[in-house]
Amino acid sequence: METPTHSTVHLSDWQKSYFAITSGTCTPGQKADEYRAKILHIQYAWANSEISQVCAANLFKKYAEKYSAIIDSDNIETGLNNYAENILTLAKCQQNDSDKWQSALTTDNVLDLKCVQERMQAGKNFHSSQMAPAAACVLADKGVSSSAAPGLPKLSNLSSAGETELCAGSAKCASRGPDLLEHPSSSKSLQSSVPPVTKTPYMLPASSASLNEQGHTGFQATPLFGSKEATSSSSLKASGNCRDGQHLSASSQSAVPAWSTSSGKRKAFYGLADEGSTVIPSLAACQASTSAETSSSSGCRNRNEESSIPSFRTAKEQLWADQQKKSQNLPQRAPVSSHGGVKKSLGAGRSRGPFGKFVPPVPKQDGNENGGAQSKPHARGPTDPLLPVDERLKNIEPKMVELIMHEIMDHGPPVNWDDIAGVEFAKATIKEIVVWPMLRPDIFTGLRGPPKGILLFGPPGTGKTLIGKCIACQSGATFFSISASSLTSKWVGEGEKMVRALFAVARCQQPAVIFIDEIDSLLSQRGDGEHESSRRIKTEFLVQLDGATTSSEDRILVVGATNRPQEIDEAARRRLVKRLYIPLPEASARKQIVTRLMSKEHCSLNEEEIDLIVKKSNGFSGADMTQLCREASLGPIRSLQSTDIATIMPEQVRPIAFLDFESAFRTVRPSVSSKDLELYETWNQTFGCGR
Ligand SMILES: Nc1ncnc2c1ncn2[C@@H]1O[C@H](COP(=O)(O)OP(=O)(O)OP(=O)(O)O)[C@@H](O)[C@H]1O
Repeated sequence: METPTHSTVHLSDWQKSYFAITSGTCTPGQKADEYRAKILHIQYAWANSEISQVCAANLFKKYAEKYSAIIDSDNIETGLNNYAENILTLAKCQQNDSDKWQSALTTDNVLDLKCVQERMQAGKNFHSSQMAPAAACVLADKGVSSSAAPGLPKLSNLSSAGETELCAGSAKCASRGPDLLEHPSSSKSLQSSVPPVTKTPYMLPASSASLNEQGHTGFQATPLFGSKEATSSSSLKASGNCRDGQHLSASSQSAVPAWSTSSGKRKAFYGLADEGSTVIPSLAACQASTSAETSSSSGCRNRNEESSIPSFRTAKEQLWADQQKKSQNLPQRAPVSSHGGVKKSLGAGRSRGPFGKFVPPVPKQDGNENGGAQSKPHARGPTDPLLPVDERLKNIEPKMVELIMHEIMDHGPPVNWDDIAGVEFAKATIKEIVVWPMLRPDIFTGLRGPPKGILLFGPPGTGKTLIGKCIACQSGATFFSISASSLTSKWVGEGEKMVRALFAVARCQQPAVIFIDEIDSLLSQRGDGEHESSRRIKTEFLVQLDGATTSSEDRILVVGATNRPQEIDEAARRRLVKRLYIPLPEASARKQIVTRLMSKEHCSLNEEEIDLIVKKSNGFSGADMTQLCREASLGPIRSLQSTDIATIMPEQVRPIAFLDFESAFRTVRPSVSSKDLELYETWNQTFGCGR
């Protein structure tokens, strides 16, 4: 078959299609298709050294802009009702006032969103009403229309059998294809969520179902390189048309375009996003081809080359793979980076992998501290009888282990010492007596051994929880965080078992930090009125704490936090050997909090104004300071007219100014009374370990 010279032969096609786009007769969908085809064509031309990189970049930019102008437009006449905005709005709505908020909007669930489904359906309806049946047949297979491939072989170049099958394939996927492929906005979402399919006009892209499926499963199901199963019966047999970058499988299973000789270059063209591809190279079509044409064989010739191309990995998979690599290189637990190091948490610390379900702690094997599950990303769940279970978990209900994993493991970002303003003495003490010993148990032996329990006490909102988490992050320990009151109320009747399970799991996950907030409610002085179940929980806790204390090999630290240290009974107090007062932040710490928070915002405060804010906020806790800044940050929004809020660009919102803080001071008050402060001071002088 004759190979057209792309840059010359079809120049007129390019011009024709350009005229069609600009003539105003095309629907937005057709325009988008044309632009997309042009982008692909530019890519192809560059990959084949027909145009220079600069030229390709310029053209690419130009058409990418035109393309996105259509798909981003909400105008039903000229745009394609992109749903992205709605998704963003949705995502924003989920944002609560926690600065640790992370969007629940993931690529896995975005397509399940109702509004997305509705939008895609609306887009599909709109398109089918706009398109002529013949065009629909072609467009349904996306990116490949006779006009959409200017300068490149048209569909008419295919064998008639191929054409028939193409249309059959189109019809087959028309019902679902538009969801992801027909609707440009959805293809945009795919591009952001799934690395772009390296579509050249020669290829038929994967069907939406296959893309979608691949996006969820890590794309591992595609048979590779000439496997006969790679092409289903519905595949287009591209006999005589197999060329570089050409694959005509319409199989919803694999739909895998082959890489061209310039695949490496093409990857570079897509930059980051195309490291590997959503689609796995398949040369099945080439194998099927009996053509002796050079162009055809060139596609097959590259099989070996292509087999060295790494198959696509999602970011999640890549991250997991990197972690695996790292952990393989490390003889011991990963040391701590300046940013909190490896955030370990129950389950997560066992590297479940991107697909795996929860993997319970398992015995260490061959000195591999991470346990056997580390190397088993697909290991079975805790209830699996085949899974080796740590002796220490033998009597623990698997359900409890799962509960600990879901309810007690910490999901937040790592915490650095710099994230905690002030409390220098407590920080220094903790580093010395806890973090270093946990990092270097070989040096901190005997008398230097770390305490097994410490108590952080002080007014609410002063950073006790932050410190607990920071200890875990900085010492590379697994962090378990639980509120004592939830032990007594949430797991009614099960609190005692929960305590036992928690310590058992922590022992399997050493080093571990068990942070118990409101520890006073667990360890309050025993009284006649004490509920039987509370008594049992407390007893169990003390037994476990003693267990952790007496076993010299265990590297478990219990960090208790309380606002009511005076309520902790003597026996418990004795076990929490280091009792550190975490006071209200001093002026310098308050300044640090304001400066840090405002540095992330558009703000016009000068040094003097910050000093004034610090002065006015005397008596504020760290949490109060955060709340003050939050309140002030709303000032610029409140000064807008409500009508403007809908339309204003983010950069048009005025910076946060001192007057916003003045208003904020009217509503945010210190949450700690001076009477309470006196109590803390007194208790600190009596039982505290501070200076
Ligand atoms: N020292 C601090 N430095 C920076 N931010 C702080 C500090 N203290 C408190 N904050 C802010 O207040 C929030 C609450 O802090 P945290 O939960 O650690 O306080 P807490 O002492 O554990 O409170 P509670 O006793 O009520 O549990 C933090 O997320 C942080 O935003």
